[in-house]
Amino acid sequence: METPRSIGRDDCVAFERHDVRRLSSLVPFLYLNINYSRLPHSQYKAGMPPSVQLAGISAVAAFAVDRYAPKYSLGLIVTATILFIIQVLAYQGYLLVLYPRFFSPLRDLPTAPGGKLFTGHTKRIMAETSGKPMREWIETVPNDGLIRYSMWGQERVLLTNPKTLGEVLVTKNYEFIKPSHFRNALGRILGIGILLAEGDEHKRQRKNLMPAFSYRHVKDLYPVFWDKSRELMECLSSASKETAQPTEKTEKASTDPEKAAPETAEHAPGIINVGSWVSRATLDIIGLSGMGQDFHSLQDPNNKLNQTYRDVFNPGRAGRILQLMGVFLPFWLVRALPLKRNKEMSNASAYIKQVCRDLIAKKRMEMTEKERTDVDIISVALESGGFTNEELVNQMMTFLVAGHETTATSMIWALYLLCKHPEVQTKLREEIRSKLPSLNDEITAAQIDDCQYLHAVVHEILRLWSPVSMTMRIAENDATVNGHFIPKNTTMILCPWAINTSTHLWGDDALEFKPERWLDADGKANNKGGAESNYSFLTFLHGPRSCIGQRFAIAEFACILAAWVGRFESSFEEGSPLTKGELEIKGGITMKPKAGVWVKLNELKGW
Ligand code: HEM
Repeated sequence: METPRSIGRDDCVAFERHDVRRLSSLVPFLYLNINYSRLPHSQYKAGMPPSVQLAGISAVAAFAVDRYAPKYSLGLIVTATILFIIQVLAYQGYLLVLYPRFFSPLRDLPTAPGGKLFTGHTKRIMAETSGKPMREWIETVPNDGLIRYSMWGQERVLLTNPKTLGEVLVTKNYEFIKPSHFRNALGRILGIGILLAEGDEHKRQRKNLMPAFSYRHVKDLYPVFWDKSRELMECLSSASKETAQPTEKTEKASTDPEKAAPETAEHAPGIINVGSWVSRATLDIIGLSGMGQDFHSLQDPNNKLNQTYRDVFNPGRAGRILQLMGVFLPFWLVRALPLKRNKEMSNASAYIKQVCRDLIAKKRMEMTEKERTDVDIISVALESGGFTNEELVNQMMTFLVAGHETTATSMIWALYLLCKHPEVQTKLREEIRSKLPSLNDEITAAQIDDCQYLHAVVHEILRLWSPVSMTMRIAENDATVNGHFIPKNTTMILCPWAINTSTHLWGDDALEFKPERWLDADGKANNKGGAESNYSFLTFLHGPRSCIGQRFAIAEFACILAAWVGRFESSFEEGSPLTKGELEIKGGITMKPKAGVWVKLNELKGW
């Protein structure tokens, strides 16, 4: 799911590290002031921020000293300040050192090794790819479904097995909600659509949207996916024949962030940056099949709608700093800051919302005139009658965010894996060319779904490199998970990357790329990949808050991949570090190879 690139992974982990370093020196004081509302119940129960309480105590104590022991007083203000600083330090010591060791109700849970006295596991989490430490802890720390670690003194609970995942995601789903800073920051842009709604409001929205995402409807969208895939292949065909690539200067000047991939690398003529192209194709697809509006970003990346979209959802450095501030400061304050970026965000979001509003008004009018409107998701939701126009605008914005970068990221990993495993690419091509009509023909859902090996490859890519590597929930009230007491406000970590590649769940070959695990002995595709539990595959989560677009995403991914592999033979650009197995990963809500995946395409005839 795309969100402004940086919200919501492991708190600030998703922010660029230099942003975090710059602001982290403020953490202890901001933490006291702001984070009190996120402290577990047992740590902090009163309604007033600790800093206000401490300031109050300091003032009263300074007054008392001044009045009754004047020889110890340095004047009211200085005495109060000194007392305040002493109390703040003592309180920090309690929060960071004493509480997790001696008072926390979570102290009996198995704890990840290597935590530091004051910062816990922060340093390691900041230094490594998101999800990597969790992967190691799941493998090595003996546990019964929960592992504790901490960041800046705030305890986290990592869910590690089907039993605890089942409780948090399914049976007790509504007891664990999304973090408020995530809802505030995204809600400002999206409105409260299905991604951000909670409780009964979420149930209502989900119920009304389900029909639009059912297979009965998604199957009508395959031709839309296929047409855009064909258009992408035509663009790739031209681009791969180009004699000159954009220079570094023009790439940096571009507002398309995907284009700015490697800052220093130069690429030979005709070498393709997979991320840049698939990001545009999936944006067009979600525009068309989500709301019946083609963004035309494949053909014309500079058009206003596409540019505005990129401005909102790829906030750049200034935007990232604002988002980081939103983790520590009250949201109303961050939003009210008279900054250029704040204004730009509001204007850009207002523009896209207006486009959505106009589209909905047009669709409503068309609906009164004819029986069935278009096949896009919003038209189906409109027909359900369950949403007002403004609610539909929120849903549209949500689909744009949730349904664009995720699928694009899957395609980047697909090309990475297929270039690494040319034998899989060849086998997949044989199936595609034998089972599907040519790229220029129309396609049906049944034809794509009948490609068993395609199904296996798609699922194996999604397993090994889950685009959303990590997400989180907050205990809304005191709760229990697998019999353990979980205090209110505890952060629960869900890490699809770690679960999807756990040897406990997938066996010793968990880290290997083996599409065959998704095929039964008779060659028919299966849905468990050989794992015992459904919860072993966490790419779309599970339960009432699982990805509602799962079917849509898999179908879209299968169409683009089939078109690409059927038409082109792809290999890593010569000399790329990827050819030597050197893979650096860039963080964000979706995780990708840092320098992008640049490939050489060989266009194949006869299909
Ligand atoms: C490979 C592609 C995709 C992946 C890996 C993916 C993954 C996810 C994940 C992990 C979540 C849960 C996030 C959380 O609760 O923390 C989610 C939620 C969601 N996704 Fe996707 N997604 C993909 C594509 C799509 C597409 C194409 C759409 C829409 C057309 C979509 C719409 C949504 C929505 C609306 C939610 C919120 C559901 C709810 O809270 O009830 N996703 N997705």
